[in-house]
Amino acid sequence: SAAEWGYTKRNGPFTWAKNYPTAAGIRQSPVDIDTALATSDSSLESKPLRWKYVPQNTRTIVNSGHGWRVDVDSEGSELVGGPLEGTYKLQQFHCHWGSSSDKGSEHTVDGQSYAAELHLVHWNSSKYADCGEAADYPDGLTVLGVLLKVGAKNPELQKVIDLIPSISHRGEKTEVKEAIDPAKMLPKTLSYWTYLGSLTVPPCNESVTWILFKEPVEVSEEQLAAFRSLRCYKRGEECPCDEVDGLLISNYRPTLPLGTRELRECGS
Ligand SMILES: CC[C@H](C)CCC(=O)Nc1ccc(S(N)(=O)=O)cc1
Ligand SMILES: [Zn+2]
Repeated sequence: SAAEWGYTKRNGPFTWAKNYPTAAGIRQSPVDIDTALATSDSSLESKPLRWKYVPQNTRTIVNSGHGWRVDVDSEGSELVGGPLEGTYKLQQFHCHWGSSSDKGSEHTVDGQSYAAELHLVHWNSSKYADCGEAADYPDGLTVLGVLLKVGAKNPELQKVIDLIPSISHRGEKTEVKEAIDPAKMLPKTLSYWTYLGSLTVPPCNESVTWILFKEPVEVSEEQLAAFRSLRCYKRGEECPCDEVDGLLISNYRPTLPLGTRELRECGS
């Protein structure tokens, strides 16, 4: 529908609050990470972040119209420790990028953008029955964010990129035959910043504990170009968005004020 949110002038981030009032809230994401504001926290250091993923549980990849998303079977996965109470399970992972590699990440660090940002979305399985329910509670979700910078080809992400031609249009989805290991897309050093925020797309629920790794991971220009080849409209329909022939060339939300929220860090 025309009212469908997106990333163009007509339906982009500055229009979202019209249909999704939470988007104008005080606990929104992404934010600029002002590293001088970050406080190191001994309680974070004492509970190392730990995760377990089951590569065989990656099920399908879909073109949501706002990007690609790999849906996984949450069973067998877990994320614990750091700022988290209880156990979180992996639900899906996806990415945000820009029309050129000088921008595209959602979080920025001391005002610097990266070429893209990978999000691993988890829900609190200690307290809630599923992701949808968890999304309605302040401690319901946790997203691991990985900053992507231009460099070497990323072999694990290449497994996603190989599937992009079969989900070129909105709504198309395909089975993920070759197991993709989300753990292999994480940086070597596990230092991170953490703060309380939101989903970065509508309905922008303020239910996310953000954990953003400090160390960027490399991805090649060709891989970023593949992301931008996705289309935001359905096959057979004309392009509703006024983006150049409906290519999803940019799908990141500009940063929102951190306000009075605490920004903590773990590791140097
Ligand atoms: C999990 C229940 C959820 C309502 C189902 C739909 C969903 O997953 N939305 C979603 C998840 C993560 C982000 S982000 N970009 O990582 O902040 C944005 C939107
Ligand atoms: Zn995201």
